Amino acid sequence: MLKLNNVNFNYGKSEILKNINLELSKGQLLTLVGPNGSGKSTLLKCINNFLDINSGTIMINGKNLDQYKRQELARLIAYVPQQISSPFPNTVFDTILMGRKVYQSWRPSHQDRKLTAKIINKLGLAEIAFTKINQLSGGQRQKVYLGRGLAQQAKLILLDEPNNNLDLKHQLEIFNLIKREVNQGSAAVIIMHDLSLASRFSDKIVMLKSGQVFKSGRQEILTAANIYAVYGVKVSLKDHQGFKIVIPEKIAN
Ligand SMILES: Nc1ncnc2c1ncn2[C@@H]1O[C@H](COP(=O)(O)OP(=O)(O)OP(=O)(O)O)[C@@H](O)[C@H]1O
Repeated sequence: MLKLNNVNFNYGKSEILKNINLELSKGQLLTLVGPNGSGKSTLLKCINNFLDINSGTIMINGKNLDQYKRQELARLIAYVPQQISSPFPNTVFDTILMGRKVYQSWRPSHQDRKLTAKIINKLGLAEIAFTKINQLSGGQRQKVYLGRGLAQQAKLILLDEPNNNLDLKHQLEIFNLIKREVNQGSAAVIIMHDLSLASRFSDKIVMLKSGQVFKSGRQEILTAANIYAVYGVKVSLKDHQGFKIVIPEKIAN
């Protein structure tokens, strides 16, 4: 579904992404991890075609990104950034309905409204469906943006720290929801800082360090040595029901 080959990206003269190779199949959830500033969000923006790469290729379903029409890409990819600011805040319902815009010619159909209501229920947002999003807590807003992404019914879902601001229960809810979407035939690339959650939910993990892929693979790459090399933090790892729990112990001197 998604294949990156030797992708390089510069901001001006600064090399940000260097020779990134990555592959993701339908039905898989890939997590991007790495320290602050290692290039995770930049990589997601390149995949979403927000940023033009300097060299290499990004292919979706065997076709180069630049061979797609804008609207085709908008239907294929749902991108949920870390923060969305809107000078004219809409209600929760209208914000999620906006996700359907890629399919609308003039006005939202009955089907679009029905799907929006379904997503609102799934996300547990029914009670605040007609509240303006600037009156919501950070966590509630995070769920609304995820809802807007889900409303697109895209085949590739890109999420930049979707568990930001969410309490434990809502983090689990959100990841279970994303996992269900992926199991139903889409694929997701998710930026995450919580390595234990990454271990629990990912089919693939890509560890970035200074704009390069340091390691990629299944949760086996979450070793104390790799984590120390990437983050400069000593950790202990515990196996729990088939996934790993990462406990930070000490920062490198
Ligand atoms: N618009 C920009 N112009 C110039 N440099 C930028 C811009 N946006 C990001 N950068 C730089 O690119 C590098 C990678 O940033 P990026 O946001 O991709 O990192 P990240 O891994 O997502 O970080 P975080 O975990 O803190 O969100 C950083 O050095 C950052 O300063």
